[in-house]
Amino acid sequence: MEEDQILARRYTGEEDGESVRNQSSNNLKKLLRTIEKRKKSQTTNATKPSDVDSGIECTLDSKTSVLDKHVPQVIGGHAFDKGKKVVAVLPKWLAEPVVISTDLSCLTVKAKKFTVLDELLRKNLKANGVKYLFPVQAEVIPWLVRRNCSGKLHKPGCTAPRDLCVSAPTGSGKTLTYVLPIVNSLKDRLVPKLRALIVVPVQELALQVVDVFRKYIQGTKLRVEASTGGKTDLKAEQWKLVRRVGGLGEAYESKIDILVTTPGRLVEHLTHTKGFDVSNLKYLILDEADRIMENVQDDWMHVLEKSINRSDKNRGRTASIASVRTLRNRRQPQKLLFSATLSHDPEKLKELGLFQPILFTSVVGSESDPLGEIRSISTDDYAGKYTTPRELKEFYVAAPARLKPLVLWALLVNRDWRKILVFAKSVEDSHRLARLLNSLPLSGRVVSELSSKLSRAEREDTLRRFSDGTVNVLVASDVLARGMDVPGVEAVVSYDPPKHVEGYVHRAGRTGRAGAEGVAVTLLDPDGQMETFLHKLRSVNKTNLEEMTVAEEEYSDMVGEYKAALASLNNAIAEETDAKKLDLKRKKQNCIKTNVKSKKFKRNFPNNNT
Ligand SMILES: Nc1ncnc2c1ncn2[C@@H]1O[C@H](COP(=O)(O)OP(=O)(O)OP(=O)(O)O)[C@@H](O)[C@H]1O
Repeated sequence: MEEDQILARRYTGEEDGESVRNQSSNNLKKLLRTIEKRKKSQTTNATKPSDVDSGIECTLDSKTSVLDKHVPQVIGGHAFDKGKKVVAVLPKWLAEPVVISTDLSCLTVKAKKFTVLDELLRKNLKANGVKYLFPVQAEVIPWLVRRNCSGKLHKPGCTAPRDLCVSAPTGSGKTLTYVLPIVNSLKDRLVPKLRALIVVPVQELALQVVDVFRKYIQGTKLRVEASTGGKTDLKAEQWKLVRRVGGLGEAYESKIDILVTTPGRLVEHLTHTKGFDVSNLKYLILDEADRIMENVQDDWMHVLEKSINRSDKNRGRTASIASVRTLRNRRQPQKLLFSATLSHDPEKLKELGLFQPILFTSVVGSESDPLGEIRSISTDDYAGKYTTPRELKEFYVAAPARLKPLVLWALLVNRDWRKILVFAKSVEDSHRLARLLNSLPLSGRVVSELSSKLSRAEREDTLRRFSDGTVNVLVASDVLARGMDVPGVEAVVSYDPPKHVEGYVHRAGRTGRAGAEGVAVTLLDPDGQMETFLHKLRSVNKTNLEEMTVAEEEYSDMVGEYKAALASLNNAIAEETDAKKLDLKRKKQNCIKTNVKSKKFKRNFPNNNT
């Protein structure tokens, strides 16, 4: 019963019993009014010749049901009129968000006077050069720190903290928005226990977020680790997360307070790491939440929730006796969702089982509205729409497929950009493109590539060289598109347009971050691709892309050199493919030899266990 009540209260927005009753009685009244109206209109229509012509007798006494009254209209009546457009009705919490400004040029909340945070954190902000809070931080952090605020944000009678969704542009400072309140709340802990779990979609992002945490836990005893999977050994990671302690039976304790992880690796730890205890979790953060939600069907969230519940049972020895109380006291962590392209689809969000959620969002077209004077907004201003940073200038270039490499080359040499990120649609394409650009003169610019095919160490090294400016042009597949914060990127070029608008928003958002200027350019083939892509953007109200012209004169005298480079690229790629095939063959042969050896060994020494 208790459990039912708990579940029933999930995801109900601000609706309490009273408002639900009011709403249903209002709906009923509305329905009755509509029926009355119809009755009247049908009485009038009944005398019209069309009804008489249809040969169907139309008796409209008050006892006839609404359905019956509709029957005569089907034939020859007005029933074939176009129906009204269906308007989606969002739950109250999605329909009444707290609006966040996107203006980073005029900041008013001083970090040193932001007393919502402990002095230690204000010191750390200063040490990291943060003088003012960004709007998303100024708005969300007080709410998170105080947890049970007064007024609209407070849910009377609700003891557990409400879950939170934040939708704000790329580069607007969402990471610190959760890092600061977490550190603020955990800084005085006595013993290390895993209390905050941050789930991100890719390894690079996990390492980046850990770096941010490390800057802000200075002066505390908190410990943070990244757990990223990939080629990192699970054993090595387990050693960093938990330690076995003496005493009877198998007892473990956590070595860390905060863990930043990817969904896959999290499941591995939940299922294979002894002593990996999630029962003390206070915060569960989904950074790039819409991307993470794609994986919810892989059930990592389900595995996590099961582990939380299981460990709760294990913790309370009397769970079976006091099961009702255990259920009532069950502590699900507070869920905090962040993204620049957060889904407002109630069905998708429902999968996350949010508890009395609240939405903080920036809205499209609030350019001239200073914070606090935002005109009354409608769901059309944000639902299914994405805001991009104000400082980001967006362009597209009409480039026929066969000329694309030339157009890109011309863009790279003829514009003043020194730090450029180029996105291609696949790992193979980014490899080819990087090799091609490497063989062309680029006015001293150094080109490198970054893709999921490289080892973690190689990826880290490439990113570091791009960050410090040793590499000027980084060609990447979409691995870098989300969340990565490389300072000073002046331009992002999408060599191929991304499949989805969300992908575009994240790619473009690698520049124009934290109030800096940036340019995003998408190369589009006018033969079909251009119209389709621009149409996709228009469907989410993105109409601000301007055309950038790359005139033929800009590249006409580069054609000869380009053709020669292309020919040698094809040869080089063919050689590379041959070498890979050979390598694979050798590995297979080695594998077969080892298997044969071990079979022989087993035949000769059947009882040997080694
Ligand atoms: N208050 C601030 N003052 C100055 N710089 C800040 C402030 N807050 C964050 N930054 C910087 O802004 C940059 C972007 O922040 P962050 O990576 O958190 O953006 P984001 O909103 O998470 O972007 P994305 O959606 O792309 O992940 C970072 O380099 C960060 O250090």
